[in-house]
Amino acid sequence: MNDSIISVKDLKKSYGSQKVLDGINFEVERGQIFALLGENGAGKTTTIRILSTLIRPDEGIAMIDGLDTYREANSVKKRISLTGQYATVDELLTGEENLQMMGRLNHLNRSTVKKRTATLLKQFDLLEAAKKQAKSYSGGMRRRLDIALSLLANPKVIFLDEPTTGLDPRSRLNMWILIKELASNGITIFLTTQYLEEADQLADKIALIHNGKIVVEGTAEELKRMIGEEKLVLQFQSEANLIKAHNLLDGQTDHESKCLILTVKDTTEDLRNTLNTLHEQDMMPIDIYFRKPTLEDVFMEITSHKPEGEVKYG
Ligand SMILES: Nc1ncnc2c1ncn2[C@@H]1O[C@H](COP(=O)(O)OP(=O)(O)OP(=O)(O)O)[C@@H](O)[C@H]1O
Repeated sequence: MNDSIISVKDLKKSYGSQKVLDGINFEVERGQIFALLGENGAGKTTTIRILSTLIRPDEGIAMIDGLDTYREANSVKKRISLTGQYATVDELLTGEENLQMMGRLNHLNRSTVKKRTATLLKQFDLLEAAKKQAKSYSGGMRRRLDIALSLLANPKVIFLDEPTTGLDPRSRLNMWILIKELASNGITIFLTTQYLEEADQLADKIALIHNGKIVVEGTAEELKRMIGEEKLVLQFQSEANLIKAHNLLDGQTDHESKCLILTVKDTTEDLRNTLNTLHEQDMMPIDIYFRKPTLEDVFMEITSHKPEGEVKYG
């Protein structure tokens, strides 16, 4: 049953005295969309760089398709593609020429390049722009061309490091559709993103890296279940009241919306107790509602509250 294409065991990497990866472990199954999440500087890009053979780990093993990413780097390179930062897009060439050039770099024969270029231009909605220089492309078009280029050599695994950062909402939605299509064609997607909703929408499996370790791992639903059934949201008029309420009731604060977010078990009982406590202090919220937990709640709870090691695997 278990058909892992990526397997990471006790991976460690430090820069000087800074331990970035302190023994991380995870598996990704063939055809899955896997999202690695973590705060800025948590070690996501470092993990991708090890998996894509760009740097070597200090300890541990990273395998792709049964091959060691360090010892068998050349064979691994043939099975993967790394996108992002438009490193592969030549601004002065047209979209079509970019694809043709990448085909030649990958030693594909002329007729294969022609066929693959036509298919990819269509699949990535770049037919109209095919004969225009890439420097005239919008952010979304460049991102699509970048991914199309990475697919020319038929990789088994593609690494998407923040594929929708900087895209407008419509382009982001289009990119999500594209990523799902790639996965449904059997390509394994390794994704990092700063948008938790993106991981929620796309990922079959999510892992959260914190303090150099994978602290939780599972489907979006499993992760959300770990932190309770319902959230009670209390919105306050002023920052001062939000802080006062936080001191009284604990929970997570969202300072932008002046909301206090509480995890509740018995909804009616919790609501009554909460309102009584606030009433006694004469500081009623301006809005109150229940909502389901989000990945953001999971992220906040784990990265801001719990000491290292307190959260168990999902
Ligand atoms: N070549 C390097 N030399 C020294 N320190 C490095 C190097 N590469 C990364 N780091 C440090 O390692 C830590 C992890 O970086 P990494 O880029 O993996 O984080 P990340 O999770 O991808 O963050 P972000 O979301 O900001 O991209 C950071 O503190 C970074 O400054």
